Order: sequence, then structure tokens, then C-alpha cells
Amino acid sequence: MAEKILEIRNLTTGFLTDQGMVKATDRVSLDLEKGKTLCVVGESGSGKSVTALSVMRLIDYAGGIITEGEVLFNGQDLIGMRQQDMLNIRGNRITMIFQDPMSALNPVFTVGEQIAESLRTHKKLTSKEAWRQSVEMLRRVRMPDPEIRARQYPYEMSGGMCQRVVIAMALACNPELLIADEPTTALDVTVQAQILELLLQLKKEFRMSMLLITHDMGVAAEVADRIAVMYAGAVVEEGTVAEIFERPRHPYTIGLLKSIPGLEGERGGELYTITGSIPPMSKIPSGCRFHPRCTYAMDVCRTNEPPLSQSLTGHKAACWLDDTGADDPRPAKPNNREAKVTIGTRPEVTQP
Ligand SMILES: Nc1ncnc2c1ncn2[C@@H]1O[C@H](COP(=O)(O)OP(=O)(O)OP(=O)(O)O)[C@@H](O)[C@H]1O
Ligand code: NI
Repeated sequence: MAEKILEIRNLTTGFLTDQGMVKATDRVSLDLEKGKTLCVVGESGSGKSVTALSVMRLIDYAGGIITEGEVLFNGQDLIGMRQQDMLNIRGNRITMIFQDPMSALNPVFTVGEQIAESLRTHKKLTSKEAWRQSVEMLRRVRMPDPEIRARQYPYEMSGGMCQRVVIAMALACNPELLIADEPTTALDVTVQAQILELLLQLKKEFRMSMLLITHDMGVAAEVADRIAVMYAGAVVEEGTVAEIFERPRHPYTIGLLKSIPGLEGERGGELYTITGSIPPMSKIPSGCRFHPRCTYAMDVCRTNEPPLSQSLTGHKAACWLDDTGADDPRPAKPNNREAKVTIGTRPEVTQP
């Protein structure tokens, strides 16, 4: 079996609010194999960022609480680790980039100085050597005229160039794992594609593994090895790109795919949208959390939470439709190889 760089087990997190403790993620389990890219997709508020921040142990600083679960990085648990010890991992062995490059950069230092600073923090380098490596990093992220650009300030650059600088800072210490949270969302469409392509190339060159968060199924299709679909704090489906796109099992995934422009969803110029909206985390519905928005909802879906079940090929989904057999109303039926087995720690419930 391939070696795993990241294993998230039953990660449950919450925030203390006026209504008491409100969950942000609910028993999230994800695996990332070494050298691979896992995309986490889902609508706004589904818990993607909280999951990433929990891996980084930055959730503590955002006011969040990890109430249950494990995060294993190369087999080592990060949840129980002291923040002091996380400093050797965060920004060094695991780095993270965010949506808005401007907020990650300091406006009063040149970009070369900022990359050099990132290098000096983790490696013991002379100023001269740190500067040399800083320019080299700019070259590696395909920054045009790196020697000149290194002496410029963030405001002298476009959004795309700033994101290249942020990526250079993140990769300066040669991390094993890069977490990218909507890294292209704030950029122009043409630049988005360039940055995605760059991330893919750098992932290979730096021999990294990547956890990429996006709300865009199109992006996931292009860069992912595997895709995890999150809905209202939980993983509802996970599989290879082909499994997710050709044989989606969860109606939420089916809805996401139908709403991609240019795919089958576009009929007469109008884009499909999933009816209703994601519930507030303080009011998660009973049974399957997606049932109020699901076109196929059955009685069992309103009362019993479907367990995440895994096919023989490793394709996971949490949907009672998997048990309907010949009556299965979904467009693409799971094939025989996908005969499922129940896994995980979700409560085993029998269908009434
Ligand atoms: N600092 C916070 N305080 C209180 N609740 C929070 C905080 N940050 C996130 N949450 C809640 O946690 C849940 C998950 O949020 P998260 O940011 O992980 O969603 P997301 O999937 O990343 O969405 P988006 O696509 O908008 O970035 C949401 O219900 C959100 O309201
Ligand atoms: Ni987010």
C-alpha cells in the first residue's frame, strides 16, 4: 500500500458561539498519499478551511476547538502536539497558501527580503546566501526578471505575481506538504490557469504532496488525483477524479457536477443550481444532512444518517441510495466492482 503523508481521522471541530458549541467539521476523515494531490471541494461554509487550519494547528488561534479526532503527518499525531513543537513543522515541513496573496505579504518589505526572511527563519543562512536563494526561488516560480523583481514591493506587482511570491515563500523551505486554500480564487481567470499549472509543476519538482481546497469542480478535475466532497461539515463522497466525475454516488456531488458551466449542466444557457442552501452548522438536519435539498430523498434519509461506505475500488460515499439496487434513480449507477462495504465510525443504522 502506498505511503500516506497525511491521515485525518474523525476530525471534529467547533466554535464556541452564543448558541453554545457549534460544530464546524463533523468526523472528517481524509487520506493523502505521498506525492499525490487531494482536492477538497464543497460550497462556502462546508468546513474546508477549518479542516486545513486544523492540520496546521492554526485553528487554535482562530478560536476553534478540536474536540475529537487525529491528524497524522507521516504517522505522527499533530493534534496532541505542543504549539512549540508545531513550529518545526508549520511553515517548514507543511506550508499553506491562501486566497489573497496581498494579505500574506508585508507591504513595507521588498518581495526578495520577504522570501529571504522565510529562508532565514528555518535555515541558518547568511544574509547574502538567503538573498541568493530568494532570487533563485523567484526564478523557480517562473517570475520574469527575478533579480529585478526581488527588489520590488508587493504593490508594484500584479495579483498573479504576488501569488508567485507567496508560493516562493511557501516552497523556500522545501516542504513535504503544501496546503493551498483557494489559491486562485482572487485572481483573473487567465491567471488562475497559469497559477494552477505552476502549482502542479512545482509539486513534481519539489516532490511535494498537495492538499488543495477549492469550490470549483473544474479546478479539481484538472489537478486532483483524488477528490473529497464536503457538505455541511462532513465528507459525503471521496474517490478518484474518474470515480467522482463518471460515477458520482452522492446527490450533492451529482448536483455540483451538473452546475459546472460547459458540462451537461448548461441547458439553454442557464446554469443548474442545487435548490436550497447549505444549513447553518447550528441547525444540521436529522438523518442525512443533505436530505432537505436532495431530489431523491427517501423516508430513511430524514431519520437515519447514512454511513460512509467504501467500494472495492476505494470510492466512498454516504448515501442510502446505494442500497436501492434496481430502483436506483441516479443517472450513473455504481458498477459491480463498486459493490460497497461499510467503513468508518459512523453509527451503523439499519434501514427500517
Ligand atoms: N472564526 C470563526 N468563528 C466562528 N465560526 C467559524 C469561524 N471560522 C469558521 N467558522 C464556521 O465553521 C464552518 C466551516 O467554515 P469554513 O471556513 O471551514 O468553510 P469553507 O468550506 O472553507 O468555506 P469557504 O468556501 O467560504 O471558504 C462554518 O459554519 C463557519 O461559519
Ligand atoms: Ni474556506
